Parts: sequence; structure tokens; C-alpha cells
Amino acid sequence: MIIAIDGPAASGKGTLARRLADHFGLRHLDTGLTYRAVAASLLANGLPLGDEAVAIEVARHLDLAQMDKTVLAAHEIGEAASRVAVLGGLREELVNLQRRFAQTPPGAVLDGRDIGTVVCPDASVKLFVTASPEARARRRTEELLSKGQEANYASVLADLMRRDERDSQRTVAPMKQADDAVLLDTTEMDIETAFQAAVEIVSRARDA
Ligand SMILES: Nc1ncnc2c1ncn2[C@@H]1O[C@H](COP(=O)(O)OP(=O)(O)OP(=O)(O)O)[C@@H](O)[C@H]1O
Ligand SMILES: Nc1ccn([C@@H]2O[C@H](COP(=O)(O)O)[C@@H](O)[C@H]2O)c(=O)n1
Repeated sequence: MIIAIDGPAASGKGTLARRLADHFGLRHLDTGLTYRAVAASLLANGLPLGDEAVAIEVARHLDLAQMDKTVLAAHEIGEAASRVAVLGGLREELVNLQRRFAQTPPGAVLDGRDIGTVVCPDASVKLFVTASPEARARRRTEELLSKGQEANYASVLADLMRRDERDSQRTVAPMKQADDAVLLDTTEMDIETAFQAAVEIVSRARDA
């Protein structure tokens, strides 16, 4: 079984993807980390974010097992990831890697922006997870503060909205809900309620 989860920044798709993978005995890939890893490597080596050939070369050497979420979660890396994510050739390279992961038994949960539309268009079930920008900014601000990092609600909200705009307006593989995806709006749901709703959607699709 392949579960495709897409949605805007800080919508809770990663939290749901991890828990669904545990629940259904599947592997999990946060595809955002692949874009973040490429961006982080370019930044660390002082290389330009817009050079497609260089970005592809970095992606060719990417080892999924070595991606460190704690390091890659940094705000500036998310911003840089969204800038390299407009490069079509880089996306092709990363999509191939993500598809290989998805197709390895026993199946997987992938979360990102183009999983249901491009990476796994034949996924067994597709979810598009969203929440209002204000709820997402509040959750992300609380998350950063709880990790002892500086965070300001207004700037987190502005950053999320700018990233969503870039991700949904780019020409190649823009973020959008697949026609056959189920929309899950968690604005008024806590994590447990959202998880139970997601389990129900996946179970229904699996048993259909
Ligand atoms: N339904 C919910 N209610 C309250 N908080 C939530 C809910 N879902 C997720 N969160 C919290 O919101 C924050 C963002 O969630 P998460 O990291 O899963 O989002 P994401 O969509 O994967 O983000 P990104 O796009 O940055 O990868 C986390 O702190 C998470 O614990
Ligand atoms: N399938 C995907 C996943 C991510 N991106 C881009 O990477 C940025 C960081 O992703 P996070 O999920 O870690 O926030 C994101 O803003 C996208 O630009 C993508 O294009 N496709």
C-alpha cells in the first residue's frame, strides 16, 4: 500500500504520515527533507541555489539514511529548499529517488507537495492535509519555542504564506490537491482527532 500525503507548510502532514506509517506497518519518507538536504548542501558549500546542474549533482549523491531532520528543520533551510524546488531537472532526480522508496515492499507513506499528483499518481490512497494559515503559524511558533528557538508569530505567518505562494505558483509540479485526494482540514482538530480521521480515510480506501 502507498499512502500519498500532500499539503502546505506546517499543516501537520509529517505528523500524520509518521503515525500512519507506524499504524499500518509501512515505511515513511518526508520528501521535504530531500529538497532541504540539497539546499543545505548548496548553502554549506557557498554554491548558488539557482544552478540546476550543480543541484542535480548534489541530489545524485543524496543518501536518504543520512538526512538529519534536526539539522534540516532550520528555518533558512526550508526557505532555500523552496527556492531550489522550482528547478525541473532537480525535481526529476529527486522524484526518481522518492519513487524507488515508495515502490519498495511493503509499501510506504510519503508526504510532500506533489506526491499524489506526480510522485505516486497511482497511490492506494491520497490525502491533502491543510489548516488555516493562522492555525499553522500558531502551531509552528509553539513548536519552535518549545525547542528553545526564537520565534515570532507574525514573521512565522508571513514566511509560511510566502513559501505556500511560491510552492503553489511554480510552473513545475506545483503544490495542489490531486483530483482523487481526500481533503482533511485540521484547523479545528487536535492531533489525535486528525489522526483518527486519517486512519478512517485510509482504512476505507484499503477495504474498498
Ligand atoms: N492537528 C493538530 N493540532 C495541533 N498541532 C498540530 C496538529 N497537527 C500537527 N501539529 C503540530 O504542528 C506542527 C507542524 O506539524 P508538522 O511538522 O507535522 O507539519 P508539516 O506539514 O509536516 O510541516 P513541514 O511542511 O514544515 O514539513 C508540529 O509542531 C505538530 O506537532
Ligand atoms: N514533494 C515536495 C516536498 C517539498 N518540496 C519543497 O521543499 C520545501 C520544504 O519542504 P517541507 O515539507 O520540509 O516544508 C517546500 O517548501 C517545497 O518547496 C517540494 O517542492 N515538493
